[in-house]
Amino acid sequence: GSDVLSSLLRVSVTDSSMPEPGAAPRRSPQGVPYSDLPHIVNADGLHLFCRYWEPAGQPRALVFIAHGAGEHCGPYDEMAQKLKELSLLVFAHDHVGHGQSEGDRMNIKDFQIYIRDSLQHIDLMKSRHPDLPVFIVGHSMGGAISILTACERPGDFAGVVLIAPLVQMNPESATPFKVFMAKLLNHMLPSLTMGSIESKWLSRDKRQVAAYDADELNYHGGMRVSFGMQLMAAVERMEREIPSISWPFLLLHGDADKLCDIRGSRIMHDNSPSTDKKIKIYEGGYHALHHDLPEVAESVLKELTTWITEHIPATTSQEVQ
Ligand SMILES: O=C1N[C@]2(CO1)C[C@H](C(=O)N1CCC(COc3ccc(F)cc3Cl)CC1)C2
Repeated sequence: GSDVLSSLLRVSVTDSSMPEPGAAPRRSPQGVPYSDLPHIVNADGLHLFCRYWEPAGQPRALVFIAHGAGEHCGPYDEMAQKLKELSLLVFAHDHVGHGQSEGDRMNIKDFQIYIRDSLQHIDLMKSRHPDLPVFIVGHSMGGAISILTACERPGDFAGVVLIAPLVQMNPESATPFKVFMAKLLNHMLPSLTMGSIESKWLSRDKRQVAAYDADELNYHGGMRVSFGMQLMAAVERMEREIPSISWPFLLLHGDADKLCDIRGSRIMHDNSPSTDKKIKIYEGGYHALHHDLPEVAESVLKELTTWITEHIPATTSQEVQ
């Protein structure tokens, strides 16, 4: 019918060609030369925009923040400032294809690229601060990146904080028929776009939804089938990894979350062998809890900062002093 035709017409041919080496200075998608921006260059030669929140004195721990699909690391500034005030050194980057980083908008050839780049940034910061414990904070798809990153280095992290992580798909969007169609379409038209993230489900705070909609560093286009397939593959990987999760984690999830089903967090909490795990459910909470109603956002910051500081191992030098 006409809707199939219209959806076919919406096919956007994506081209992630890379500029010739030795050409003009590499610029961010917003046109800023990377020589003027804090950045790292990933294993594929793509420039990733970075943010750092460094405390004045000697930092007590490193905290890596992994943002979610379609957003960037800017909206974590308030959270990062709070952690910096507690003498934690916070760092983050915009994942490939997001915000001020290079790469095809909200698309990825392999979800593993997000994990590989996160480990590259974490290893860089650990080389600068070799004795500090390392934490990861991840939201939504960034939660999936955090979980799979910690699974690759099970002994490396003092703790992982997950805010409404993507662990399981929303059952409405993952009916067998829809999954079958996504797989079929992925072979035929991987660049075909499905619906986009409905911002009204992000938060009950209308100002936060408006800020998200107005933020030009967010990707507001439709989700490509190929990207959805990568998310599904990440969900399947996590399902296999949960029985081996033994590192400390804190889960925060709203029970009115329509974007990432709370069942995923319950399954992770109930089925992981970790002996240091905590789940806190926010009644009525929407997806982006850290940007939900003020009392929820405040509670999330308090829970997260308290849990992290309680999980900083006491160093012998401190005990001696
Ligand atoms: O404050 C915030 N939070 C954000 C935006 O701004 C929400 C966004 C984020 O990461 N997700 C929300 C959407 C969800 C869709 O999931 C799928 C879709 C198709 C598919 F085939 C398989 C899956 Cl799993 C992925 C996770 C980050």
